[in-house]
Amino acid sequence: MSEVAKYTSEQIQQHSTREDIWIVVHGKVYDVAAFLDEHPGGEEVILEHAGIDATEAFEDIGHSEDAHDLLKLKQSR
Ligand code: HEM
Repeated sequence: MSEVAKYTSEQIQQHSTREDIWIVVHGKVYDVAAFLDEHPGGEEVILEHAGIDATEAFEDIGHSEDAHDLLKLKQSR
């Protein structure tokens, strides 16, 4: 069973405010509330993907290997 199957998309969508924000990247759910301020690409793009699957956006902007490593280090839910 993939990680994301632990949650329904409805449950993930509940977490879509700046104080309580989850995003899905590559089948994993990340709680990114604390990361909003730290994201080098700004908070706006993260907020736009609040509570949804951001995999395509994450890959489309061409994040560096460092960014991919950072994502892997992040604890998923
Ligand atoms: C938890 C997920 C994410 C992590 C860990 C992350 C990490 C990073 C890092 C480390 C950078 C600095 C540049 C680089 O190393 O590539 C960056 C830049 C950026 N990110 Fe993210 N990011 C995440 C999610 C997203 C999402 C969902 C978007 C939506 C489009 C996004 C859009 C951008 C943009 C536009 C930049 C600026 C690129 C530039 O200045 O060239 N990121 N991100």
